[in-house]
Amino acid sequence: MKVKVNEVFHSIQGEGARIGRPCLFIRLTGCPLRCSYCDTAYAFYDGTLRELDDLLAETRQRLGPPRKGPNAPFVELTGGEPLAHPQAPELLRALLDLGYEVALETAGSHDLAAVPREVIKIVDRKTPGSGEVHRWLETNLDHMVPGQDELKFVLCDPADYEWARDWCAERQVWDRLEVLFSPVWGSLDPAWLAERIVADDLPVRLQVQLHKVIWGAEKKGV
Ligand SMILES: C[S@@+](CC[C@H](N)C(=O)[O-])C[C@H]1O[C@@H](n2cnc3c(N)ncnc32)[C@H](O)[C@@H]1O
Ligand SMILES: Nc1nc2[nH]cc(C(=O)O)c2c(=O)[nH]1
Ligand code: SF4
Ligand SMILES: [Mg+2]
Repeated sequence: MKVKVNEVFHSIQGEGARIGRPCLFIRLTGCPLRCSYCDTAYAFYDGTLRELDDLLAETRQRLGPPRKGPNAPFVELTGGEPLAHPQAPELLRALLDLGYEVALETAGSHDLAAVPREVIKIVDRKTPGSGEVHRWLETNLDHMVPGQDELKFVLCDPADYEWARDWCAERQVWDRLEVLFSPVWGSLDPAWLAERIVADDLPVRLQVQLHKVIWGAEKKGV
């Protein structure tokens, strides 16, 4: 089985509840969405077809032997949109079988039913400001594991904040899932977002993209 890979890089996890941990990223090529703010358009077309076994061997070589526990070796599948590849569930299963902690970054536009339950799913509920708000499968909420998976909102402006707050409140998703509010880099002021979260007493986690704080917004492969 082959899959089209844009890049594989070892860095610091810059997003989500596991922010700051060393992580190996496997970025697949291609995405059917076109979010207004996408920082990864370079992955829409370019890539190399790779054998699954070859990708697994590289993962083993770069991550070393698996360990359990809070600082276990960690691999994340991202893109592009990884679930646009029919091979993604098999790749995720194989990464789990190597014994690593495995996360998946996805737009929530593709069915999560075939994704192994143990994969940490970071699901981005696209907002009106992204231009892709309708690319959402509400049934994906049923496949998200409480206490493990994360529901993420990337916010373009104050209107997106209010929309995300009301969407979460209607479903009370914060009672069962980690909810992340992240400003679009260079667009929504993180201080404004922090103050609104506190003022509205929202049980969500504010995050800014740590890799961009460290290396700037333009550096690829971090
Ligand atoms: C590049 S996407 C790949 C995975 C999947 N296609 C998705 O959108 O979730 C990874 C994450 O980066 C976020 N992202 C992309 N561009 C961003 C930007 N300019 N500022 C903040 N987050 C951004 C996306 O919203 C998504 O949560
Ligand atoms: N350092 C770093 N952390 C990340 N977490 C999610 C990323 C992504 O592009 O999906 C990402 C990324 O591109 N770089
Ligand atoms: S879904 Fe993800 S990769 Fe696709 S355009 Fe949006 S942010 Fe970029
Ligand atoms: Mg990124």
